[in-house]
Amino acid sequence: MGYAMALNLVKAGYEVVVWNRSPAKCDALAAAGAQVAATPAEVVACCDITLAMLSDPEACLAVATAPDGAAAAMAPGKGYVDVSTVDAATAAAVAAAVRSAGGAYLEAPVSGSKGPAEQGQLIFLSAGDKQLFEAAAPLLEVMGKASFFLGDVGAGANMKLVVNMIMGSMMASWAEGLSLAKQCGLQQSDLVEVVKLGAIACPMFALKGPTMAEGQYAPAFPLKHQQKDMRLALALGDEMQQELPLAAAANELYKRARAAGYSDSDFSAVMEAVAKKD
Ligand SMILES: NC(=O)C1=CN([C@@H]2O[C@H](COP(=O)(O)OP(=O)(O)OC[C@H]3O[C@@H](n4cnc5c(N)ncnc54)[C@H](OP(=O)(O)O)[C@@H]3O)[C@@H](O)[C@H]2O)C=CC1
Ligand SMILES: O=CC(=O)O
Repeated sequence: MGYAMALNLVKAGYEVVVWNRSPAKCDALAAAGAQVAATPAEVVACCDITLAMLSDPEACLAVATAPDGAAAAMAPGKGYVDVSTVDAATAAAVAAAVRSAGGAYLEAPVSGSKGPAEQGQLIFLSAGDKQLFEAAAPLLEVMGKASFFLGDVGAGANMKLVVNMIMGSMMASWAEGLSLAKQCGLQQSDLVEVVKLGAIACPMFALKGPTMAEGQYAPAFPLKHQQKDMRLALALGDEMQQELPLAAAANELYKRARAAGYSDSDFSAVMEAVAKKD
């Protein structure tokens, strides 16, 4: 995700400085014109606005707060926009680290996968410092098709978790439907066509159905990240005393798929947790 988003900024003519824990992954961006930094702090030192796209809460905290992390070089006039999918507590901890160094903080997790990231069609779910949201708007416009400002720190994280909890349950349900169709002798391709025409038509079903029917799960949204989002959404449900029985059941399927070795496959590989073995 970070690669596609940074590449779009380079193509739009911005001076982009990149850092990644595994440095080789910066090579293609360097070839496209980006400058490569040695640490997150070096990125922040060079830039007015720093974007972070990282896997999970642990990664976000590490990159923000390590001795050579982003907060170490934060200063008044600089902004930190964390576009990773994390929980509100992590967003608050990163915001505190950035703000205590005088910087501004915006969380802006994205809805939309690898394709929308490449096409500049992401949806940003932002919260935090409104002035930074406004300052970063031209960048978000390059990378996305819509940007929401949802309020104080945590609101963007919570919105993203609600959205991805729904998506995870829908994908698990779609996997069950495709599997049941096959077991009763129906063509899965017919199910895809029928659903496409009716009231439960859904771009995700149309996009993923044909590849799921073939047992192909080339990663766009890695299954380990979907399971992380289910886990974080369920924790949010506990905190809010909101029952989430469907999401809890779906989470067990994602955990089963992870245990079966599908962590780095696309999240549609949840199919393997429900498909009856021949
Ligand atoms: N893929 C998708 O379709 C979408 C993903 N998201 C969310 O975006 C985020 C990124 O997703 P995606 O790009 O697919 O994930 P990837 O797993 O491809 O990339 C994760 C990135 O995090 C880095 N990272 C992980 N742990 C650490 C750490 N401890 N310290 C420093 N860097 C670390 C990785 O570095 P390294 O290269 O060294 O491993 C890598 O750059 C996730 O939160 C995900 O839920 C949101 C919308 C869509
Ligand atoms: O977080 C994943 C997505 O597709 O959105």
